Amino acid sequence: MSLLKALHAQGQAVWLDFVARGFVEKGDLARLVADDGVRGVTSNPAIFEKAIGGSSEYDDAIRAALSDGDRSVVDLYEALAIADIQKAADVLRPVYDATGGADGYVSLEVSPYLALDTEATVAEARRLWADVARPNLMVKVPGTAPGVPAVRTLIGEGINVNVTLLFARRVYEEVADAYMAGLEDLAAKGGDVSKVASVASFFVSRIDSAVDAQLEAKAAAATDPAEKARIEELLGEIAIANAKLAYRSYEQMIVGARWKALAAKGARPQRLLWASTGTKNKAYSDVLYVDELIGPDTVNTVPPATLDAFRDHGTPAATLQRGVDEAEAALAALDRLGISLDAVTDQLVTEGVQLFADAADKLLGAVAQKRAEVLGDRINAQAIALPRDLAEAVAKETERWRAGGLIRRLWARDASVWTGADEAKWLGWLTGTVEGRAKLSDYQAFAADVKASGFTDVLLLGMGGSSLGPEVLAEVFGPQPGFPKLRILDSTDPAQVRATEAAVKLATTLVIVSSKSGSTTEPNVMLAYFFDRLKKTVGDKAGSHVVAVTDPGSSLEKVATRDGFRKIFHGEPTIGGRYSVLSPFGLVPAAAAGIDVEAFLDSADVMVHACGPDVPPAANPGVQLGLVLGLAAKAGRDKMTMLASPALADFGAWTEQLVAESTGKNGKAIIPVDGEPLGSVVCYGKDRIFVDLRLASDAASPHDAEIKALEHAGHPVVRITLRDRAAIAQEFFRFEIATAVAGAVMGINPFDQPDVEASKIKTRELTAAFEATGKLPPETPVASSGSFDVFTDPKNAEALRAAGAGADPASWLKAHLARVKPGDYVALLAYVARNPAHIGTLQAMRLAVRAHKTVATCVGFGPRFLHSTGQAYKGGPDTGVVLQITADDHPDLAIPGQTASFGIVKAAQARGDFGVLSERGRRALRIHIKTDVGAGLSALAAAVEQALS
Ligand SMILES: O=C(CO)[C@@H](O)[C@H](O)[C@H](O)[C@H](O)COP(=O)(O)O
Ligand SMILES: O=C[C@H](O)COP(=O)(O)O
Repeated sequence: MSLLKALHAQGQAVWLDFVARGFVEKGDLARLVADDGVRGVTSNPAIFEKAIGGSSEYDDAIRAALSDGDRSVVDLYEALAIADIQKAADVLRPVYDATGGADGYVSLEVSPYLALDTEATVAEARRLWADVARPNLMVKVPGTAPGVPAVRTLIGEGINVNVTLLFARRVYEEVADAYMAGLEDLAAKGGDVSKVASVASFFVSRIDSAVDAQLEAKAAAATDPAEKARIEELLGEIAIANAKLAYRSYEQMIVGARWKALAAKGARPQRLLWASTGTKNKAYSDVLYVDELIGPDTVNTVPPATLDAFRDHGTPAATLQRGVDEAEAALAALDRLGISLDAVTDQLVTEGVQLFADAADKLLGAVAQKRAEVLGDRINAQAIALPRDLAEAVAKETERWRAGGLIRRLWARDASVWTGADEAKWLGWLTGTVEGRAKLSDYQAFAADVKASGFTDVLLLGMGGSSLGPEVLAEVFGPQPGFPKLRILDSTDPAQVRATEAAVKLATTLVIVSSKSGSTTEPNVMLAYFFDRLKKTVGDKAGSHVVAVTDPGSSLEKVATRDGFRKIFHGEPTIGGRYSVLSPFGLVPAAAAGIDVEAFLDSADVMVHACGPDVPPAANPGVQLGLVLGLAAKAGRDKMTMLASPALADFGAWTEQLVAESTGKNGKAIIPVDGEPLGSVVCYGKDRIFVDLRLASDAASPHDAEIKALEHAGHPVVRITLRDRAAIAQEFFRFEIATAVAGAVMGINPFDQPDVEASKIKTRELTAAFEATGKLPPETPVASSGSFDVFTDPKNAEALRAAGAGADPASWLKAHLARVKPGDYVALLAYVARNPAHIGTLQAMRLAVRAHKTVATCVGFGPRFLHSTGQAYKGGPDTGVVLQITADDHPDLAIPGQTASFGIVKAAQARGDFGVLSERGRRALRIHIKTDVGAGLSALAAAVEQALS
């Protein structure tokens, strides 16, 4: 007979502390059950980590699970673990049946991340119990302070529990009490207590490892040989002594009246299960923690090597009830030496939780890796090349994020990840795709309605978060067959408003007015204008040509109701504008333009899953990107330079807002540099980080050599590859997570925009003055020519005069640009129509600046950039050198129902913005074009070139 079977004769059940797919499937477990009388199985995160992470046994199952769609990493893991546990439970089912439920159990542990959360532990245990759906399952719950009440609740519901991570007898006694209380609860509800089983897993060898280390230190310090010998006598004794005394507690409990009352109802005792019984110290017998702990009504769960060793040379004699007095004496001696067993066991619980969390991190990281491999190009690739210093900083921060569970805390909406302000209120975007799916049929019905109604154009009026995402969708997806063409208007420039009007057929245009707050000036004046035009074109049907997207209860909603808009879609108040593209603010225009919303959400979810709370930082692409961006910024590489395949070029403008508005505050910022043509290494200072977004079909881009050269020159480079345009959906989420993470690294609140407000206030003051007086407050140029007036504030004027600025605008430009130094950026902020000709001239201007100054250059069109990069220019570090460009609007354009025209609103916006820059002491100069705008811009470009040379 197997020596292991002989243990059973002593009243002890041997369980196996191991599980793995092949091991169960190939019949190895069944053989141990048959040949060695193994009567149960335990698993834990470390065991699954070895099984799943350390082998390719599960790869086919992962492939199969992903064949019909994507799944989150934790779902994938759980499906694998649950299948293994079910299979093992089925192998042990005959033991369970034959023993009438006394034995034949398999344990599955709740997530170690929940070890300190009673409610979450209970909820997860219930879910696992239901999902595994085997009567011989034991759900493992840690015996932490929050775990103990969970034990009572679960037992009270008739769920079998293995209470794990027990080291201290005091805690074991609390657990035994919780078990009895749970049974009492169950009985009180009329439940059958005989159907519930539990074990209390008392960890053994880890105690010796911890105590022996202290004993050895004391022995080494002892000068008296007798004292030294007394200390050494305790080596390898304490864990077993502690276990024996725990067993004595069990024996006392079992004879008490309380237990007897439960036993009379058929309750089974909660057996002590010896865990951590593999020998760690090679100097000890490899069966030490089996031989010494054999006694009635106990379980020993042993790892395979210990099982083999005991089968070979174990001694199946009753030992547990022997030497109890000596055990007491050993513990007393330990105490006299000043070693606190309580302190050791407390520490072991903390470490035990952390060790299982570490194992879970490793395990989930491995599953994430396998998922990514199976998904192949279904998930956009991200390759990060960093100089050594930055790579080391990222590795260190990655570990800090892992050990601190920071990505889980981020997803749990814990504001302390950032500044502890109101961040938790702004994290609705994390689950935006879930809500999107819930409303999928609304979007689909809306798309069908738009299609059936024969609209030729969809014109979206909105700013910043309400316009930049839809613009990416319009440009990247392009027109969809059978659907109207989506256009965006995010300007108060009269020429641009007119050009947009001319580009659409109003009679067949659907206007989407998007404003979260409903109170933003631009969408309101644009709506006033187009609603008036619609009324003139389609009369009473104007309302049926307009759809509003706005937060519930906004003033825009009231207007929409009053004017009988075709539809009102509500935004989610916990999603800020720049994080809203995967919410109705992106999905409504997407649906109207015929983009398949379901496919769009599916694609986005691939990245949502990849960046989930369950994906450890090292394997989490959003976290990695965020750490890189945040740490690069902290190290002075704060100019995030966006490069993109032509088809994806518009994504940069969306990223600009997200990153600049989120991180640009409190004197800190990641300054996005979008649309700056790629140059050779000599064009760049040491303040850059490059992000290259490209379509797989552009893999052999002519830019490759330049990008490689940048990498070799020590610039950080992030390469992101999309298999097709539709995969852009993933990038929205990747960058949202990355921005949130970068904000945490930088110690700012990435969800507010304090400095945007400041210029809005100034603009309102100016427009109020206009309403009252019929003109904007007068201003005096510091210099003038036939083509330009130059304006600035007194402080800038003084500095520039001191640097040589005189009567001629060119001298002001020269003095202003002479202030640019390495590490600065130059922002060309033009309040003119955003059209190809103007873009071309501004691009030439920025390239001249870069060529002469080797600094980053930004181009923004007002008022659009005010809702985007404007936050960082005002709230970020004082490294910006701003050239504001304004022009007279000939002809201007009236806003129906208002005194101020579009031109006046725009002028007030420019002056409001400049006022805040001045207040913040920024280097800012305004050039006002007095001639035709296009010609004036070209003349300015020439003047800039000259000022630089
Ligand atoms: O199920 C249990 C205990 O309930 C076991 O799997 C338990 O977790 C293991 O015995 C221990 O984690 C192993 O500990 P160790 O050998 O790594 O010290
Ligand atoms: O990014 C947001 C813009 O400032 C526009 O805000 P809104 O959607 O409330 O109009």
